[in-house]
Amino acid sequence: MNVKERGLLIVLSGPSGVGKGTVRKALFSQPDIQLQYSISVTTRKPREGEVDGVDYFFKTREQFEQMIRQNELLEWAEYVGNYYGTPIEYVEKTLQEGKDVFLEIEVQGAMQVRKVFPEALFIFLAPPSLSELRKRIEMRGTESEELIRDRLKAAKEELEMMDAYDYVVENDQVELACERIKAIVTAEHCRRERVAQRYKKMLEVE
Ligand SMILES: Nc1ncnc2c1ncn2[C@@H]1O[C@H](COP(=O)(O)OP(=O)(O)OP(=O)(O)O)[C@@H](O)[C@H]1O
Ligand SMILES: Nc1nc2c(ncn2[C@@H]2O[C@H](COP(=O)(O)O)[C@@H](O)[C@H]2O)c(=O)[nH]1
Repeated sequence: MNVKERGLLIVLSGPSGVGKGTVRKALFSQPDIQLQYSISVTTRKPREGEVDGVDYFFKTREQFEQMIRQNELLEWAEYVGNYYGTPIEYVEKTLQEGKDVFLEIEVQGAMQVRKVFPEALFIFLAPPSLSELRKRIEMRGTESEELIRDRLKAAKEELEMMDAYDYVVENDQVELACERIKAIVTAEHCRRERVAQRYKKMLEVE
């Protein structure tokens, strides 16, 4: 299978509370979207309403560390006291089938993915402002005061990494952020198609 036939790997990062999950769910609810979501593994406790195997695969630290040792993760990171990681088997299999895979992960993990899949598309979701970010994470009401403080501290470091991404999308309004991401993905598909056509023509000439 050549590079063109493989699916596209899309990585969405951004600080906690910016709206990654909200935007991803809105994106996936659109009928013209053909993306496969890679469910992550975490040692974080489930939030109310979160379902194992849907939102995350919830594991103990021992189970997670075993997955690391057995090279079952494409990337992993310790973020604000918990492990998070991407099972590699699902990503590889789905890309091989020619389907696009969508990862929603924090920045340390995204930088690891870049080393393995430099051809992936890296999108950073940015808040309109730090005060709006704080408001969103507080309004969500899923974290304690202390954890909100830790996540906001991590957010400042994450925001410094946005230049390392191919695109920065502002999440001022969910619908607009979705449209921007869709336009970026469509443009990337067109670019890959043009490269593949050029390569094909080159081979025909030889
Ligand atoms: N464009 C937006 N305008 C206003 N509120 C928003 C917007 N996008 C998301 N939110 C709200 O912000 C809160 C955080 O959103 P969400 O949980 O999707 O963030 P996240 O980036 O996935 O966070 P985490 O990384 O902590 O999982 C939610 O209450 C959500 O409804
Ligand atoms: N490096 C990875 N980061 C991940 C993964 N799955 C989710 N995340 C990110 O962790 C933080 C916190 O998530 P939360 O659900 O506890 O709010 C957030 O930035 C997620 O995007 C992963 O597999 N690898």
